[in-house]
Amino acid sequence: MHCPIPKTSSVSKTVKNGVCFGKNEIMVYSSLNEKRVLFADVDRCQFMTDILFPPFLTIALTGTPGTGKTELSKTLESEGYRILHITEFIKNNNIPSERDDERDCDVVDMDALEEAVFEYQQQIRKEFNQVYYSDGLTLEDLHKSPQYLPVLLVESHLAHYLCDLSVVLRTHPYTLKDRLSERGYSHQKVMENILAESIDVVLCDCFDYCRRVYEIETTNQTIDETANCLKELIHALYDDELKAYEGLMGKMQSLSEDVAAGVPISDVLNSYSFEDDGAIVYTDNDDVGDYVKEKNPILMKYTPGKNDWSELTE
Ligand SMILES: Nc1ncnc2c1ncn2[C@@H]1O[C@H](COP(=O)(O)OP(=O)(O)O)[C@@H](O)[C@H]1O
Repeated sequence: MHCPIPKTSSVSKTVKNGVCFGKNEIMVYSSLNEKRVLFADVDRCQFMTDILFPPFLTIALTGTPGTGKTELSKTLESEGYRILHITEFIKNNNIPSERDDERDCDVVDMDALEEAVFEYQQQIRKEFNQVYYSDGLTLEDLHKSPQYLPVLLVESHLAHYLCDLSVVLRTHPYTLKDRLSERGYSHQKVMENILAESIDVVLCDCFDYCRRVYEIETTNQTIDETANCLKELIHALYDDELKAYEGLMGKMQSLSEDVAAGVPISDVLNSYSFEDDGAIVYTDNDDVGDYVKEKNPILMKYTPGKNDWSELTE
């Protein structure tokens, strides 16, 4: 059975969060929904919120090698969460990469990887939408089973370059040293990684690349305890993003009701603020990215900045 995914359109304008008007249609765009563009005829726009699927989030599970990304993602995968393992994905999709002998690692073509991950994510989202439709799910059902949670967890030390939400696993550098030595890494490679963990290299990168960043300290936890933290965090993050998304959709609804009631589009548009490209951008969505102002008690537990191991480098 196919779900009623709205037809795509010839309007090629891309905008951030917002709505823009083509000749015979309204285009809804939400970055919370990551580049998902939906269309509807102006005549049908009052039903627009009915035909929207819940937002589908792609969340990076990242961290210095040895912090537990593989182990934790496998634990969640065995429970039914959607996981994308980037190392396997690169091999299976023949994403080009070059060997860096000096640093003893492969350097992947990030543009090619990003494109392939985006396509994969679109496919997974479509599959989710099918399930949402055919199982007759509602928003209340989304937390009832890992398969119903519209989240793809991308596991890799590169994941935060591919997603705008990230969870960073952290481990005390001494513990990390033991784990990486046991793995048979060279002394140089161990030292390079524990130095990176001491000075928050991955975390800082996340701040450069991601809209929201959280961290989980794994050092004195069992794998099951850390897995529970990760599950708690992604469910809370989903709820929080959904709230912002619903706010956006609420505004969409009132806008479309105005249009349906016959208010000229130009008048409707005049009551909203515009960007140069004609998009209406809901500025209150911008607050979503400000983790410093985090108020959700679950998310607050995982706000970054609690680990300072920089003195170890002195
Ligand atoms: N709380 C924990 N969370 C995750 N891994 C842990 C934890 N405690 C110990 N470990 C161990 O740390 C190692 C992490 O390795 P791995 O998952 O391959 O890391 P990465 O994928 O980040 O390189 C595993 O051997 C795992 O058993």
